[in-house]
Amino acid sequence: MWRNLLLRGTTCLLQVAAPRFLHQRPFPPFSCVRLLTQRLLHRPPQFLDKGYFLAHSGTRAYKNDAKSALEIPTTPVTITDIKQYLRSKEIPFHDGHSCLHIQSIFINPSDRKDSYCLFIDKTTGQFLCKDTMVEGSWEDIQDCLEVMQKQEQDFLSPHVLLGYSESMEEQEERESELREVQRIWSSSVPLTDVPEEEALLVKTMFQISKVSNATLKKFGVRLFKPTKSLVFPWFGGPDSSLKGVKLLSAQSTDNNKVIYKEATVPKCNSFHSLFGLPLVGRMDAEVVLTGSELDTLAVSQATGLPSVALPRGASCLPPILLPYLEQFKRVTLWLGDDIRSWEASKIFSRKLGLRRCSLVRPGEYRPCPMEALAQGKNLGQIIKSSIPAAHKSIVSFKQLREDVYGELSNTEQVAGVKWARFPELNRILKGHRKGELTVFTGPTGSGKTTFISEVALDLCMQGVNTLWGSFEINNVRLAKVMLTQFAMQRLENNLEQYDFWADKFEELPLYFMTFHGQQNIKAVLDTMQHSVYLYDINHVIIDNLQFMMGQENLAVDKFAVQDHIIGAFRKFATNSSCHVTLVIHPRKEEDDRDLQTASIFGSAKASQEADNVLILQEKKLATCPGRRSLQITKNRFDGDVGIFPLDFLKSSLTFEAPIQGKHKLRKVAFKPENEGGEGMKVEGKKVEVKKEKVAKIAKAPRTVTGKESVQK
Ligand SMILES: Nc1ncnc2c1ncn2[C@@H]1O[C@H](COP(=O)(O)OP(=O)(O)OP(=O)(O)O)[C@@H](O)[C@H]1O
Repeated sequence: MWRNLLLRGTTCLLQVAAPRFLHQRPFPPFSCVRLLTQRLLHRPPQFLDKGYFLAHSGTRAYKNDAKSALEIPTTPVTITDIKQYLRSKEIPFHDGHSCLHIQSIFINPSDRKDSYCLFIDKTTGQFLCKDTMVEGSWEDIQDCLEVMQKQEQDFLSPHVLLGYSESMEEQEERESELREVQRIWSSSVPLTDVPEEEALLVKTMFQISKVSNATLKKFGVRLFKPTKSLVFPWFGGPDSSLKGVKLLSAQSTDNNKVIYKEATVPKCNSFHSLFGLPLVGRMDAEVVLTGSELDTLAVSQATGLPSVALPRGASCLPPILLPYLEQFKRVTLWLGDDIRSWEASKIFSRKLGLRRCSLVRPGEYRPCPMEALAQGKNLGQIIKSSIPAAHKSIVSFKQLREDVYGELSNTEQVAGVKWARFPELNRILKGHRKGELTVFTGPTGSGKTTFISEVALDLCMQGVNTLWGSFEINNVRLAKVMLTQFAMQRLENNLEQYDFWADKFEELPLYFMTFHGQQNIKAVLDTMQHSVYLYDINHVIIDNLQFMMGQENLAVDKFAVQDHIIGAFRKFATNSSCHVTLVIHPRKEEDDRDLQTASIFGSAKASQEADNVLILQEKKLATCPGRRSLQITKNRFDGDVGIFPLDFLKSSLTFEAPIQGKHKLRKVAFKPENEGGEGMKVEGKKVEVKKEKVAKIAKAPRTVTGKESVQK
């Protein structure tokens, strides 16, 4: 009785502060709960939430998924801290590739099969015991070790970290997902049992004609007839039980290409399958990591090498999977055939440990594995020709020439992800690229947050993993704006549609920092760093920079502080291959003048740091009060700059270009303002344009010629 009471008292704390902990039962022993509680009380709030705690409507509560929320320590743990701590407790460890391995403290020493089966992530300190599936944070394992020491025990029950009972809703959801997994699996048939003619049709549809029945059988691939989908099982846990399924459907396009669509149960956020893992032997030292289940089939069949597929392809490598890859001395990453996969393989190899990784560079002779199999290429040879991920600080052109060639022959992909809703941005900026810093400004209340929210949402909907740092407006309000933009309608008046849109929105790779108000730049950067590691974040939006200024020493010149902060974000963007969009309030605002680059920055140095500078210009017209213009005054990628008008649709909080013909995009040659103002070329001649006139000229339909000024 006292235990339950005590537990009830601690539950909400645990729920908030240690969500990863909370999956098991029965309840923890008293001393452990006490220790945990003490520590948790001193823990900072979480800084990140998965982006689906949506606006509530009167009677509904927020849905805040505690299980996928993330804990970030105030002072990030380092590998040295972890090692020092383990040594101080006299715990022997093996120094692995991405984790430290220790003996499981949740198994009786006499029952330990693989003695070093508890993995501590070197970057985050998160741990996973592979034999009991107990997982938790670095603080959690320290708590456990303290308890063990105090009670002079040589192991703890795997249930020691339990204590949180799921809500009815969560429990129902989990159980219904499990039932769904079982239902799909049992009502699908092994592909090898399908009548030959039908199997042939399926293989043709999925373009896997060269995959043998033996391979399909080995990997347990099935066919779910109602949707004509291939079913790939996820077997996991110490008992290798069925944890989930991935359904893959194929549709051919007019130009004979196949578009694959996939769905997972459970949902992709908790679908942590490494397809092919059960077939890997304990002693295997080499693996080929692919971006899809089909590619793993191809590699395995053609080379006989162990191969596993990442659950979400090149979009992320969740650190929770790293322990399963620790046994390999050599990891070949062959994630796909485009630049995005190539970039992802470079980023993932940092997590896996550069020295053991080699990468298959996409190219004409190196398509993705399944295509290579279909074309009769020698997959073993392609794997052998992969290049080591570790690179020296000084390289010669010889080492760079393939990279340069890759960039030249894939200009579209190199230009980045294209916006679906903003073709004008594509025309000027060409795309959204990793590792860049975009500075975005506009007058107070002009709609900066609303606009940048849609710009980021557009990218996120195309798979750009996004992290929002909204310090001014709270996350619920921001998520409400984004959901309205996503649904393209006000859901206030259509509440019956709320769940439909919320379910879809939930699937987006979207995260929010839970900071609010003034913040310390270091805490924000640490959180960003952490999220890049955990969620492979490609785009961080900081709204806005002024909320970091308050914490810095303002005795120093304000603009020097601003420069310093912009410099820090610049460094982060480059080092983490992550795009950072920084919203900045303009320095000066005069009602009758348009803003210019100099309105934002304190010094020329700061304007140097940004790759792109975007200004939301607000010209209040009696005829179109909501109309804004977006001016791009800097574009380091190819120098094109320009301005185009945007109409605001209040009903969906979205922006769109006014009807074509009336207002056309105008492009001007890039010339930094500090080199003579808004230089631009019209009909081949350079003309000086006063700021006040830029918007007017932009709106006038006119022919502009010259390389940088071709009208589209
Ligand atoms: N073009 C527009 N016309 C009219 N209203 C708009 C327009 N764009 C945004 N709004 C509305 O104006 C309000 C303020 O918008 P938002 O918060 O995006 O501005 P902001 O520039 O980020 O503000 P701040 O300067 O305070 O950061 C919101 O209610 C939004 O819906």
